[in-house]
Amino acid sequence: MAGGRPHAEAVALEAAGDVAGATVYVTLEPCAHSSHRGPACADLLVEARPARVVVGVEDPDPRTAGSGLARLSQAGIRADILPSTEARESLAGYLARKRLGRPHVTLKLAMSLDGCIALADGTSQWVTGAVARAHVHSRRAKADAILVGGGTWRADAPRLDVRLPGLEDRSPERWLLTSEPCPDGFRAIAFPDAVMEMAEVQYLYVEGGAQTAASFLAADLVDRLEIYRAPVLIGAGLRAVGDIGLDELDGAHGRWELAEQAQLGSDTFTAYRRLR
Ligand SMILES: NC(=O)C1=CN([C@@H]2O[C@H](COP(=O)(O)OP(=O)(O)OC[C@H]3O[C@@H](n4cnc5c(N)ncnc54)[C@H](OP(=O)(O)O)[C@@H]3O)[C@@H](O)[C@H]2O)C=CC1
Ligand SMILES: Nc1c(N[C@@H]2O[C@H](COP(=O)(O)O)[C@@H](O)[C@H]2O)[nH]c(=O)[nH]c1=O
Repeated sequence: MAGGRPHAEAVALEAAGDVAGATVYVTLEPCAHSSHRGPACADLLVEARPARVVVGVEDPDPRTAGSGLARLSQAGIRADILPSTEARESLAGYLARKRLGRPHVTLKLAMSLDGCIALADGTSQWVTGAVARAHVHSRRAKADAILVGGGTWRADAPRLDVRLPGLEDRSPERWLLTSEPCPDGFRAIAFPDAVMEMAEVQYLYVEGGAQTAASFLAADLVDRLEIYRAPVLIGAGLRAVGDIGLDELDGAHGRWELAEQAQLGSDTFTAYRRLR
């Protein structure tokens, strides 16, 4: 559901009818603040009288943090946090905005077995196959904004839209990291301040190239890495990630954990989440 009101609790309680005595499961701690658009979700739940509310993630919003749960407990409703990776993942954009003050950033790279995203002359279409590229479009559809560097724009003149039947209207806003004049249909963005300022963006999808990937990684602005790997060798090509200023291996360990894996035609898809 899109942000704003009504919150999910209001909709779910309306749909469920009588929940007296039941156990209610929610991803995010029910909010404790009302707005002109509706009452606090904790108050709605108190009124609905479930026996128990199970929460996946405590709300980092200072208006709610802990007080949503407290309000339920005070009303005699058992309220527990059952930490859940799935709940956290489903709220990744909201949590990044609240905790880090910026969008949740996914860096996607489509590379060869030996870690190249293009030939040395810049040719990159295509490294991965049709199934993996369709998967990329499904990922684009989940983003609020998509970003590439000026080098990618000059090499590929990419469309960066969603071309999956039925999802065409889910194309994200297109942003370009460049000091050059911006082409029509794109918004120029300065690094890194503008990334932090994208107040209306919860999910940012960065599609390369190598220098842009390095800029985001060096600034520790990547929360999720999505790597598509094709069974091809390129050799002396363009390495997927430019210089990230790493000077000792110890600093490279313990930063990423496996989040998801899939086989997509002859290519593999592996996603990693940044440990913070
Ligand atoms: N296989 C794949 O997944 C992909 C392959 N590619 C390939 O990669 C190649 C392009 O990669 P690459 O040459 O590394 O270029 P990039 O696409 O990373 O663009 C580099 C440009 O982005 C801007 N930029 C990047 N970082 C910063 C920063 N920190 N501050 C300000 N501006 C910044 C600058 O733009 P400017 O110079 O305009 O000011 C810079 O010249 C192409 O061959 C393309 O086909 C690209 C994307 C994905
Ligand atoms: N070469 C390459 C990718 N390249 C990325 O896709 C962009 C092109 O998008 P579009 O114009 O919308 O089709 C291109 O500029 C680059 O960011 N992606 C992949 O999934 N696999 C690939 O092999």
